Amino acid sequence: MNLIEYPDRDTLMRKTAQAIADDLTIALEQRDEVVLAVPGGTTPGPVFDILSATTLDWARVHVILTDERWVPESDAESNAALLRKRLLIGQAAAAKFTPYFTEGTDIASAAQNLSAQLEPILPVDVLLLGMGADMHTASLFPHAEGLQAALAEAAPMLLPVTVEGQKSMRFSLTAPVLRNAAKTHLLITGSDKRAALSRAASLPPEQAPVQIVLPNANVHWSAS
Ligand SMILES: O=C(O)[C@H](O)[C@@H](O)[C@H](O)[C@H](O)COP(=O)(O)O
Repeated sequence: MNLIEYPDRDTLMRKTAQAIADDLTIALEQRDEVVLAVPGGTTPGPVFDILSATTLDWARVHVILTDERWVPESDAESNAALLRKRLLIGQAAAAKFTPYFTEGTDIASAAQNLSAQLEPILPVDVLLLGMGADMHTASLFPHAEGLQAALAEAAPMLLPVTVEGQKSMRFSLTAPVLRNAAKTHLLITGSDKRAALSRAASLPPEQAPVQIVLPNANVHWSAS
């Protein structure tokens, strides 16, 4: 794990976006199409804003979500809606994007169909993840229904996860996909998440799913 601490949030977001852009540029020199996997949540928006204004051969970048809340894009919880608003605009509007939620399709069938459709594009070239103070990442939450299947070595690319207390089901990239990303960036802020990161290092993935990616992760952190 490579932990980088920044003096403030603006620097954190700028430097994280730059690291992702640099990794994408290198990947684009090596492959015709590259895969960028990004999370939702409240933290990565400023990174998306910067990336969307960054000059890259975005037409050769396939953007996918690390996870989704199982809601239509009209719902405030939708990660796909977040990307369309903050990332897939400006320069990055040329990127290819595959949303996950499909109206009228049950989540288990969607997981099977999208795994079959998207597995050929793997591995993920550049992975951006967030983390909760409970040490979840993507939608792999400790003790969640579906977590064990998502942690399995033979897990398909995408699986549904049910998180106790959350109104919508979750849809997540699984451990093998996250672990096998070529470049991984974990974006976290605040003292609670910094403490959780330290705890995660000594816990098994069942209790700290973020443990899946820590060995290969560049962790970008600021206190604010
Ligand atoms: O759908 C999501 O919410 C994200 O993909 C999720 O994994 C997020 O990265 C963490 O929950 C941290 O969320 P915050 O950035 O809001 O703290």
